[in-house]
Amino acid sequence: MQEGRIDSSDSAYGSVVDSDKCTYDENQTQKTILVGDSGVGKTSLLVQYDQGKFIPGSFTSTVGISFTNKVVDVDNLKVKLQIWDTAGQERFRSVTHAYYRDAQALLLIYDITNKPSFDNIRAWLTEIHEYAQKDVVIMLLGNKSDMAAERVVKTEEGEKLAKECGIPFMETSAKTGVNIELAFHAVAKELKHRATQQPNDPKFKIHEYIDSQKHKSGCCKQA
Ligand SMILES: Nc1nc2c(ncn2[C@@H]2O[C@H](COP(=O)(O)OP(=O)(O)OP(=O)(O)O)[C@@H](O)[C@H]2O)c(=O)[nH]1
Repeated sequence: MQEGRIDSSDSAYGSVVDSDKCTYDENQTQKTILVGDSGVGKTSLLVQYDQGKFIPGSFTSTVGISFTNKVVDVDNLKVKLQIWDTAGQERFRSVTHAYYRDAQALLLIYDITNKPSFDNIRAWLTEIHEYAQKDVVIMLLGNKSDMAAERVVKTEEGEKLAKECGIPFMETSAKTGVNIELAFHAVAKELKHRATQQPNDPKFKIHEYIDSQKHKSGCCKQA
């Protein structure tokens, strides 16, 4: 794991395929940004994915932005995700917008126990469409799926919104770890396919991949 903060100078995001040799550059970072309202669990998701742990208790809001590097094995290739944890608070919004432009992927997160965080997803998508690249990979995550008793956003509501917006969706728990690996793996797989796709190759379908993996792991049962 490697971590960095806002002053990171890593901003070279070009093609990851050498078009002459058709080789994949495993050192190329794929910038992936976690966005969503304050308190939805962005930092907790990243800590769970990176360190396999959940720190319960007091909630300290992220200030600014920081990143963690993770290498994901996809079909015998290494995909280097540089995962940026942003501050959900409104006052940091202009800082995080500046980072959208170079992002290859955005994980858009709401909290299933917090209706406003779900209602704000459309506003987040408007911002993403305004500031990010047109072909950025976007995934919707409904976090805190372990908190069944406090749930106020139904799974079907998340599915419906994601379908309307044409983006993949799953529910996660930073506490139990459910679907966290799958979310990042699916993003890495999509990015790897985009980078290595040859004209006659079958297109990778991220929605179908997620559905097949969810069914394998029985993900949708409440934790
Ligand atoms: N039960 C449960 N609690 C969670 C989960 N994810 C996060 N939390 C709790 O929710 C609170 C907020 O989590 P954070 O990860 O700090 O939220 P954030 O989105 O990074 O917040 P900002 O930094 O303000 O944008 C903390 O108290 C976490 O312990 C989860 O999946 N399940």
